[in-house]
Amino acid sequence: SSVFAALAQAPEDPILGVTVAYNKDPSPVKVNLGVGAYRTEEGKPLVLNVVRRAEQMLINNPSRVKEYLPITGLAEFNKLSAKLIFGADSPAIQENRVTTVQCLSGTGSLRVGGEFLARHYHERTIYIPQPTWGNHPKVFTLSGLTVRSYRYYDPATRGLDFKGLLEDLSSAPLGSIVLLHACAHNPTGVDPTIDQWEQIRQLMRSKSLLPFFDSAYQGFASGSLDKDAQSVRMFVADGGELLMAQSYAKNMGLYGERVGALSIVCGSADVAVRVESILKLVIRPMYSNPPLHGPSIVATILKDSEMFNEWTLELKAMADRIISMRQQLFDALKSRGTPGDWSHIIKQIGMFTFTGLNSDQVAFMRQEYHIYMTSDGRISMAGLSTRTVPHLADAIHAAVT
Ligand SMILES: Cc1ncc(COP(=O)(O)O)c(CNOCC(=O)O)c1O
Repeated sequence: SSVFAALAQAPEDPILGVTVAYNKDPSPVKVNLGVGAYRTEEGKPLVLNVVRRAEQMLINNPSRVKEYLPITGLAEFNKLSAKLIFGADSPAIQENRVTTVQCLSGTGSLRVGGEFLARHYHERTIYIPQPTWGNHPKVFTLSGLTVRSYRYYDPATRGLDFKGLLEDLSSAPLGSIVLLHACAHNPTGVDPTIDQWEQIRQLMRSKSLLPFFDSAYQGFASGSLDKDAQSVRMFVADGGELLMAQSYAKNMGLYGERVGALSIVCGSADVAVRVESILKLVIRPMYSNPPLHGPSIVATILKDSEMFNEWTLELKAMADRIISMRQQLFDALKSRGTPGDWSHIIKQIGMFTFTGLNSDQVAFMRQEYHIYMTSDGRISMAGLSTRTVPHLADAIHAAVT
């Protein structure tokens, strides 16, 4: 007998469960468009050359030890991460108003930020986009926050429901926390325009809504690190406060190294110092201190201008390959005369396309064509290649006719 005998089997994670099902499928034509992880034209995971070079340098460094990092992580990594997202010339950094702590990738950064806010911020409600990354509501609920949604996606236009977004944020209680995807919204691939971001910023500042940015795709969406940080930098430029979760999983391909950072831009330097001391109280009993290897790779690359430049070239190559997959899929559907307007495939940005296919069509494509994607109709464009685009186009064509 077991004291855990009463436990019922938990359901698979909606995103990671797709890969579990894909791995079980013996079909030679199966295609995994589920998890948001980059794959090469040959369908293989990619370790960036610059990452391999950085690791070689670390291994060859005889003075390198494996001591504990401080609770806040690798200081050099934290400084470089803040510079990457806020910009080297950021006034907030120059005025020492930014505190940054290394966390366990984007998820860990969101969780530490959520726990910090649940204990030390006066408003317990966080508004997240509808739809959003499937893990967001669970991370913030378990942090102790009350999760509510704001309208984001318009199924009719497969674009932004900007009117609904403004209405929902306008009716949020003063001081509410608002989760914002910095770029490449997951799962829709729909981002506000710069003008729309400016309207969102003005509205939020006028109601003292607290921005919590989530940046998991900086540089991956447009191919430009600075362009993909524009929304964040507009908010920092107005001198207001915000939280910022960064992940290096996608843009540096460090998925399993769990490398990320939480930054809090504060109103003054002495507040930033006190906020950091409180963040340490959140982290210490959670995982005590973060891993050493991943941030060492990132710091090695970001601090060396030649390696930084090589990284930007490899990053752009990944972004460009995804953009070419969008164009190829769009062209393939057009050449088949597939009914419907598929222009959202080339308008959306980042790793994912929100196809608009419903769960029945998704199930049909899995059964008949061995295409694996999340039941909300999201496909990871990174999982596609020139070889598999025709097979996907055939499956979509069959599913909608
Ligand atoms: C918006 C967003 N925030 C945060 C994260 C956190 O990622 P990580 O904790 O790996 O850095 C992710 C990673 N998504 O995972 C891939 C998928 O949706 O299939 C994300 O998309």
